[in-house]
Parts: sequence; structure tokens; C-alpha cells
Amino acid sequence: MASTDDYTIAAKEAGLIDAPELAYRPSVVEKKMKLGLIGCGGITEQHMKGYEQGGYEVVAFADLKHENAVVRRDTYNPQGEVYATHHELLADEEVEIVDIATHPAERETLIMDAIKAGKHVLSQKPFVLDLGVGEKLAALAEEKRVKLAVNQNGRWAPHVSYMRKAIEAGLIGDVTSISMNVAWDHNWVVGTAFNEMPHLVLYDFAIHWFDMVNCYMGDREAKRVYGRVCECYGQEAKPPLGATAIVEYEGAQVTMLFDGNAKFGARDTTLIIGTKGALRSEGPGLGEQIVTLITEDGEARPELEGTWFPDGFNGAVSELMLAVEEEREPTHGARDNLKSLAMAFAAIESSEKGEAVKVGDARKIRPEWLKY
Ligand SMILES: NC(=O)C1=CN([C@@H]2O[C@H](COP(=O)(O)OP(=O)(O)OC[C@H]3O[C@@H](n4cnc5c(N)ncnc54)[C@H](OP(=O)(O)O)[C@@H]3O)[C@@H](O)[C@H]2O)C=CC1
Ligand SMILES: O=C1CO[C@H](CO)[C@@H](O)[C@@H]1O
Repeated sequence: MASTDDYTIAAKEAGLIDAPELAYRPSVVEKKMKLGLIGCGGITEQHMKGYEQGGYEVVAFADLKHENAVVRRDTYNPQGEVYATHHELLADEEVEIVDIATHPAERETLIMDAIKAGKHVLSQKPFVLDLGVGEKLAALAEEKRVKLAVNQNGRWAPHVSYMRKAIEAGLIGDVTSISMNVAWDHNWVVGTAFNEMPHLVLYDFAIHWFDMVNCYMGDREAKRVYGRVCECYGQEAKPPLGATAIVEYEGAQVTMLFDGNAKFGARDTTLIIGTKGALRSEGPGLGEQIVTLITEDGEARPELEGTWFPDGFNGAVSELMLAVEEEREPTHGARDNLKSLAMAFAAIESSEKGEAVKVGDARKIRPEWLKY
């Protein structure tokens, strides 16, 4: 029988217990494959650090800005080749996996050429501008019997990876809600290509979180998305730095709030509620997160090793190599990624229309949503 104490909706006390051991670290690959890097810009410093961590060799580099390729080669593998064009790099027989780290508009042709050259491909995110193009590339890879994966390296950020593995192991039962709240300062994009992207937050940044939701929800299908963007008072960047998304699933609800104009109080939190338990991750940023697993046995707080940058980059390439070795689809394969992208596209279209959009109905990014 209820007592008046229940009005306080006080949480049940839970004792601290040992955290379950879960294989959340990037896989260790015995049969290491050689890589070629096309597009050697800003983020590829982290690619190279991740590959160094995994013991992988990048043997070829190409960039339209020749000096970018030279810098990466000289820093990480002075024996490597620098090529003037991606065609020359693709003709290098030593290269087995091509890591394509340009912006998405250029990537379609580069991915297609790489697949046709018989190379396995790791594409940077956001994968494509059009779901139809993504489907075509996935089909081409299947036809040519090569693997095409998307570098959603957030999956191997220690906190995300641990929570993903906990859900896969059934530790919290069926997920019934996910709430994500990310407050950070994205004004650093002023002066970069990102500042010219109207849907910077929902397309380029939030894709990591749509992809995390896709992982946490497993085979379940997102139904509809409501999205909104907000130009925040005092922001310096051109694109609206505030964004919200609500994703509907059968039997579950997901909310995401992005405040990219948080000059104070930066915080990244995720709460996942399941039928048998819950997971919580929180910290001041992507690299510093404390995970708690709460079940009827008590609360567990695993001591996690590593950080998103660069472990995530090691995780993404290691999973691709394992998939090649085991002749299976990589878990971050192109077709799976299209589920994450479909949610992001629906959120963007919804923010433009002011009404919820069915996932799958928004097929592409309009040019005016991509560039001012
Ligand atoms: N966590 C993550 O995984 C992160 C992912 N990213 C993603 O990575 C991608 C790249 O970002 P970033 O490194 O900042 O971009 P940059 O602009 O710094 O680098 C891209 C490089 O690719 C070159 N390039 C363009 N076309 C070709 C081509 N056909 N052949 C060879 N080189 C080419 C560019 O040359 P030029 O400038 O002359 O065109 C440029 O030097 C984006 O999609 C971004 O969203 C970014 C940050 C983090
Ligand atoms: O994690 C990230 C940091 O910000 C960049 C600019 O929006 C993103 O591209 C990237 O994925």
C-alpha cells in the first residue's frame, strides 16, 4: 500500500557492486592490413594516433593539399609514399584498406573508385549526402566483395562501448528510454569549413549521437523524429549551435539536446533506462566519462581505460580488419550506418518543416542545408 512518503518519488538505495567485465576495448587484430589515407586534413592526426595504438601501418598518403600528405607521412611513416592523386594511391598494390577522410561531398567518387580498385574502405562520417547514394555504394561493395565501413569512432569511445556491450549482454533488458544532453563549446568552428554548414550540429556533429542510439537500440527501428534548431544568444559561429531531437520507437522514447554554445558548465550525459536496469554516463566532455550500471543487484562503476580520441579510431579500423578476416559484415558497415543517417536526415527535415518526419522519408540533404 502506498504511503505519503511515495510522494517524494525517492530513488531506491543501491549498494556498490563489482562491475561486470565486458570487452569494450578496441579489438586486437593479429592479421594487420596495410592502409592508404586519402584526405590528410585536421582530423587525420587522430586517425594516425589510433593506428599507431593498434600497430597498423599507413603506407600511402594523398591530399589535394600536397603538404598535408607530406606532414602525415613524415610524422608517422617516413618510408610511406605520397601520391599526387587518389588514382595513383589506389593503384598501389600494397594498400589493402583505404581510409577516406575528406568532407562528404567529395567522398562519393572517392569511395566508388576505391571499391572499383578492389580496396576495402573506411569512410569518414557523415557517410553520404543522400541515402540512395549510400545504398548504391553498399551494393557496389557487395558486388565487388569488399567491405565498406563508416568511421563512427564514437562507438569505441570507452563509455559508449561499455554501455553498448552491457546492452548487448542483456544486462538492462529492453531499452525503454534514452536521454542525451550535450553541452560544449562549438564556437571553435569559426574560420573553418564547418562554419559554412547551416545544419552543422544535426548533420555533422549529432550524427555521432544518432549512431550511438542506433547501436543501443539494436535491431529496433526508429519510427519518427522531431527536430529543432536554435540560434543561441551570444554564439559566434554562423550555424545555429542549439539543436533538439526526439526519436520515437515502439515501446521506447529518445531525447537529445545539444547546446554547442556552452561557454560554461560543459557537460555530456546519457541516461539509458531498460526493463531490468539502467546505464548512466556523465562527465565534462567526451573524453572524461564515468559510467554507472544500475540493476537490482546494485550499482557498478567500471574503471574504464582509454579515451574516445584516439581509441575510437583504433576501434573503427580494427573492427573493419576483423570483418575482412572473418568474412562478415563490419558492425559499422554502410547499411547499418544508413539507419543512423536516416534519423539525422529526418531531424533536419523536421526542423525545417516544424513537424515530425517519418524515418526514411527524408532521403537527402538539400544543398542549401549543407552550405550557406
Ligand atoms: N570524430 C570524428 O570522426 C571526426 C570526423 N570528422 C569528419 O572528417 C571529415 C574531414 O574533416 P577535416 O579533417 O576537419 O577536414 P579538412 O578540411 O581539414 O581535411 C580534408 C582534406 O581532404 C582534402 N581533399 C579534398 N578532396 C580530396 C581529394 N579528391 N583527394 C585527396 N584529398 C582531398 C582537402 O583538400 P582541400 O582543402 O584542398 O579541398 C583537405 O586537405 C569531415 O567529414 C568531418 O565531419 C572531423 C572531425 C572529427
Ligand atoms: O567530433 C567532431 C568534432 O566537431 C567536428 C565539427 O563539427 C565534427 O566533424 C566531429 O565529428
